[in-house]
Amino acid sequence: MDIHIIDKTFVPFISAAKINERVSELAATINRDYAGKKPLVIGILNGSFIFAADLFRLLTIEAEISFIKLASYKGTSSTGNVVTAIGMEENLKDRHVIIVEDIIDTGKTLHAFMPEIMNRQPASVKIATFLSKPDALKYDVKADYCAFEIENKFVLGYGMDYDGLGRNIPELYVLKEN
Ligand SMILES: O=P(O)(O)OC[C@H]1O[C@H](OP(=O)(O)OP(=O)(O)O)[C@H](O)[C@@H]1O
Ligand code: HPA
Repeated sequence: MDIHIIDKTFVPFISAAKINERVSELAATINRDYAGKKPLVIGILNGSFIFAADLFRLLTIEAEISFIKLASYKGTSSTGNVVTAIGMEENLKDRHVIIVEDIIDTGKTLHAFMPEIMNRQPASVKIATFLSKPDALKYDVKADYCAFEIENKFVLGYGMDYDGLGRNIPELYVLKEN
């Protein structure tokens, strides 16, 4: 069934069952890759909170989780590309860090944020993202774990919003083309 939010219509794209299947596969891989390493999972708010929770719940290894919110640099002046992490209290030194995102679109967010992580001298850093849009990528950012690579279309649900709405939809929807 289509979903209408404000002025836009969204159509079903990826089912909850398919999402669950892929998130389970990623979790199984991470369980293998990080056994004995006690990784620190860092979710980037807001969009990642659903994916991070689902993925983390499926980790059977010893692991910690924390969330950070990046002070928005989008929509500020073109020079204003300073990223301030709110909530980065953890000591990352010598930790195995897994950054969790809902989506890598242009790559701008992670490109700006990764230096802040590297400055804290973690033992390793990998990126897990629910979605990536290879055709939209403008920055040199590559996910190590990605549930779905999708076309360059606006999506909604599973944590992702349109104007603040739709994050609670359990499946993924895509903007309907006219
Ligand atoms: O690769 P990019 O082009 O940077 O786009 C991806 C980012 O955009 C969204 O965040 P947004 O800033 O919309 O905040 P939100 O997570 O609170 O929705 C999403 O959660 C990613 O963090
Ligand atoms: O396609 C998208 N949908 C919702 N939020 C987003 N943030 C970056 N890309 C998207």
